[in-house]
Amino acid sequence: MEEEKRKGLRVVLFPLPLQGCINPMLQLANILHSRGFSITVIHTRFNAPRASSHPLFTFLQIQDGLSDAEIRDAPTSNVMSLLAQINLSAESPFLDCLNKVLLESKDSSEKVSCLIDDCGWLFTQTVSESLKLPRMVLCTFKATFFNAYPTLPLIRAKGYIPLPDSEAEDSVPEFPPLQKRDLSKIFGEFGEKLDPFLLVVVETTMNSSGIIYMSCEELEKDSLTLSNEIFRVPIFAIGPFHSYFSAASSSLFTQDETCIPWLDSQEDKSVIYVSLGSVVNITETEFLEIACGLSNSKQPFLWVIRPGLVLGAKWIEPLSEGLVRSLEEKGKIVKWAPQQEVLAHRAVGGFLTHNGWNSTLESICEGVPMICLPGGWDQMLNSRFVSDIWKVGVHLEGRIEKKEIEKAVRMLMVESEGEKIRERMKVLKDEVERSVKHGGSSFRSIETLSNYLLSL
Ligand SMILES: Cc1cn([C@H]2C[C@H](O)[C@@H](COP(=O)(O)OP(=O)(O)O[C@H]3O[C@H](CO)[C@@H](O)[C@H](O)[C@H]3O)O2)c(=O)[nH]c1=O
Ligand SMILES: C[C@@H](CO)CCNc1ncnc2nc[nH]c12
Repeated sequence: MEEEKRKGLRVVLFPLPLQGCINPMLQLANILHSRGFSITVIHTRFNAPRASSHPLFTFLQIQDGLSDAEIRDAPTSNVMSLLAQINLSAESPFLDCLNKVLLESKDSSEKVSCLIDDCGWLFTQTVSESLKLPRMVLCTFKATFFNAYPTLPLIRAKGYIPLPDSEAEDSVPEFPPLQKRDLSKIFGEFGEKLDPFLLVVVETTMNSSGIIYMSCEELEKDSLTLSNEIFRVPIFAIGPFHSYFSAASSSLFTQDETCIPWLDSQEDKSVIYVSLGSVVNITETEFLEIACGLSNSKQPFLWVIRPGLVLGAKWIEPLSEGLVRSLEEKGKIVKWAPQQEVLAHRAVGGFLTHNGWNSTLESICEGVPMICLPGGWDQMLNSRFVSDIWKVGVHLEGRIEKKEIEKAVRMLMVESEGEKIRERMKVLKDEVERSVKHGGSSFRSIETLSNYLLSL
């Protein structure tokens, strides 16, 4: 009966054009499709998802206002400026496109149930209200971070920056378990310019029909309850669904599949996987420190160096020939990895990560302990949870120095101190796994969400 009713019901999805936002949106698409919903994905030209990898969905492209040159330079641009710019120019193309979808649905027997879009879009609530279409918000951050949106401007204005050394490790009273030293990196160079954006996101989310999180009660029950109190809309935590619908199918770049046979030749839990996600940049000096640290650790490593990662360099040319040779003795360097497959491989025993929310979840799902090297924004908070709350990783505390990296790798992978961390990760993995199994918290949320979408 329920399945019958869902036939003829379409959901329109609109991801923010970042790899870390496209993956969870397409996972949601798969979940809803498996429940009988038809899917239309509206997307910008910039970072357009590959339609051919998802033959069951309809893809519609809109203009985003970026020039060819801006798209070419995107890997080294500040992500916040880029998003702010797209938010200015994509509104009217989006309105036109969504309007067309609705007109077409009137001519067919298929009703459009709602729009589901990323919490980083600023204009979608206004657009959907003008078209009388309910809107749901997909938050691709940990709920604890999104809950702080209303207070972030106040925290910054309180002036914890600049910060005396003696207070660096104090926790931020309004925002535990964040430490005061994390704050300057959250805001980055954008600083107070972010305030108006945060305000719009909070207001429009409060006017929406609900929030969907790629998270689960096992990871943050209290934050999810709090989220409902703060935004006063229904909350659905439906993740992490990585083991059912892999993020690999929504990859924007070609995955280097030679990673897998290379991992096959390594011993169990011996390899440290190193990746800083799709938007973080590092300086040449930091790059060389990481290279030497990995080399000196004597552990085998698989290192994703995406073109544009190192500021001022095309790819790995800052490494001397000699260093490349010594790196290749123990390690493998690729431009883009099949990350989930890598984390699931028996040879991988640790993940040096920037703690983007997707990477953090994928690591937990595969039970891989972490070394935290957050670059900014929500990563500062995710890394505190990993190291201080769940205690399933070690925090580098921003010390991108070869000695520190070597020490952290050996501590996590070889020494007895790492044993406790590995044990706790096993427990956390099992708990989180239960959430998406039949009867688990996320499994039940998906059921509630499907019924809710039918009622809109
Ligand atoms: C570098 C690399 C990445 N990936 C995949 C793994 C993840 O699913 C995805 C990256 O997502 P994240 O780990 O969240 O990281 P990132 O791209 O930085 O994501 C952005 O969006 C995230 C969600 O809003 C935020 O939590 C991050 O702070 C933000 O920077 O790309 C691969 O499959 N292969 C790769 O080689
Ligand atoms: C300037 C505002 C406009 O909504 C973007 C902040 N949003 C974000 N900023 C940085 N990294 C992100 N990863 C996903 N969303 C992100």
